[in-house]
Amino acid sequence: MSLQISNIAKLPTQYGNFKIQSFKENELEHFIIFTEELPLIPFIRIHSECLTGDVFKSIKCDCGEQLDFAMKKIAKEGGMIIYLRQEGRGIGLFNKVNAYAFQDHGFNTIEANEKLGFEADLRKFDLVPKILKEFKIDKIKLMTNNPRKLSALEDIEIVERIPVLISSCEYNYEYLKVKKEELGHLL
Ligand SMILES: Nc1nc2c(ncn2[C@@H]2O[C@H](COP(=O)(O)OP(=O)(O)OP(=O)(O)O)[C@@H](O)[C@H]2O)c(=O)[nH]1
Ligand SMILES: [Zn+2]
Repeated sequence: MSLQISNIAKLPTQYGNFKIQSFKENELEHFIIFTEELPLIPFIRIHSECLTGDVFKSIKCDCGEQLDFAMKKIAKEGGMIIYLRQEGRGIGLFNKVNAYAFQDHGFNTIEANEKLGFEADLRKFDLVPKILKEFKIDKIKLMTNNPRKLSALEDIEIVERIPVLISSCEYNYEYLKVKKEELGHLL
């Protein structure tokens, strides 16, 4: 794996001032945003790309609201968002749209992936410990409901898990139910 690391730049946002740095792994341009002050045990959000939710405010999933929640909390308390460009749990945007089309016909989020020949979740988190080590961070407060993220971070101690709970609505109800019942999310 080739990993290129960019310089660090300022990134003022509506929620507060952050800094940004990009980590280019082969063709995937991941990035982190982090606060100037990083506490000894910082709040960390590992967020996989969801263009529809994060940017276009889709309420079919909880991603956009989770990102908002994390940015607000981290701007206030200090920490880092690690934004991984593994859209659609790793199948990419084109395939996610096809999966959504299957969901429009009654298949759930896992079944739709499987209809397209993909496993439910193809994501990897091995870049995360590498990034944290760059910042000499070995203890974190992890903002997640996903048990896979809790067990994927080698050599990093998760001192506390902060739930990122988004209220359900008619459009995300089934999605959250499948996350809880079939993917084991702590909801
Ligand atoms: N294939 C597929 N991907 C989806 C669907 N809905 C959301 N996603 C993707 O699911 C991923 C969610 O990422 P995260 O919010 O970081 O993680 P999470 O697994 O929800 O766990 P949390 O840390 O608790 O939020 C993103 O890559 C989304 O694009 C879907 O219906 N199908
Ligand atoms: Zn989403």
